[in-house]
Amino acid sequence: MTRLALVVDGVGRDYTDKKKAVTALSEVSFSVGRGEIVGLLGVNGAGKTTLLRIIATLLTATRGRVLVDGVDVAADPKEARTRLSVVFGGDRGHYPRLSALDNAMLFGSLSGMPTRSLANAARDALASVGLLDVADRSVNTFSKGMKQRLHLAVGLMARPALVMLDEPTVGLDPLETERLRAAVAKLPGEGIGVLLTSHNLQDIERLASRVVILQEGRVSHDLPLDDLVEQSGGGTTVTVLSSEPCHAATEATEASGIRVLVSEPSADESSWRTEFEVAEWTRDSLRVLAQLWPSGVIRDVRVQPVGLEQVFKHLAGAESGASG
Ligand SMILES: Nc1ncnc2c1ncn2[C@@H]1O[C@H](COP(=O)(O)OP(=O)(O)OP(=O)(O)O)[C@@H](O)[C@H]1O
Repeated sequence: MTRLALVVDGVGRDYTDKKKAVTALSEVSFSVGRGEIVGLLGVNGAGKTTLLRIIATLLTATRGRVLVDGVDVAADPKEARTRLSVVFGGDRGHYPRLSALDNAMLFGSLSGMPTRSLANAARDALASVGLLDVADRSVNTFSKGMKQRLHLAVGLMARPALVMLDEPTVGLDPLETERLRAAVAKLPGEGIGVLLTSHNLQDIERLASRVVILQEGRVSHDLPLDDLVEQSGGGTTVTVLSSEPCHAATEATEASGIRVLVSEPSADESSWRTEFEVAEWTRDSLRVLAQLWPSGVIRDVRVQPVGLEQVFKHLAGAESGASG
């Protein structure tokens, strides 16, 4: 049986703050398979940073255990570190005057890779993040996105079982974001497990097949992305742009499972924007919606399945409501 990239088993962590015990994590359990991308989500203070630091061997757990590729991070942190790469990103962490190839080779040699295989491994790693054609350019000529992909390439030099990515697309423009995502999307094909945290929920929506949500130090959800969306009400968001406001959202619309979410002038104020949540999209839905305006005033209709962003807002709202 292949080993899991990551097993988090009943992990708890207490801090002492002004002599009072603070429980940041209690009984956290989940796993990441090799070849799987798992998104880790949580509102601020839910315990993500604490958990990532424990997995990265930077902090010890008060209870429970963490295995990276079968190695217990507390019992053998040195060995565990050879099997995981943490990509926190940012502008720092490279030798700016060296080329991308030299940077990758240098970090490969620091991780104990034999000298004769360094150049080939570095070229492979750069190729997998789309930087092979600029391998000989010095890093201080790189854009932010290229540096971020170089971080990932360097992380791949040690052939890790687990890659942890924390906010990988922060500060990147849309094109660079897409390139970074494309590089991450390749990792499962190489048998690597990925734990991805990001406040950009589109990263998680686009890349992860499973989502683990931490709430107040516990795992509140651990399930495939599609199931999460479905469990939280599923549905479809419909946005209608019209030349006149929609006045007639009535009991009949509500009875058809259609709820008005937003009704306001559009950003450029040239039209009116109404957003609806449609519980179950049927042939009838469009007919019911169309009846809300006099003929000829609808300019555009956009239909979108409910995304992770809405689901997460819904869950986070429920949590803060519950905790007062
Ligand atoms: N060194 C510390 N001493 C005391 N309490 C701490 C310490 N570090 C974290 N905590 C507390 O533990 C809880 C979890 O913190 P953590 O930073 O892990 O959350 P997070 O989900 O990463 O939040 P954020 O997204 O804001 O970083 C919080 O209540 C926090 O106040």
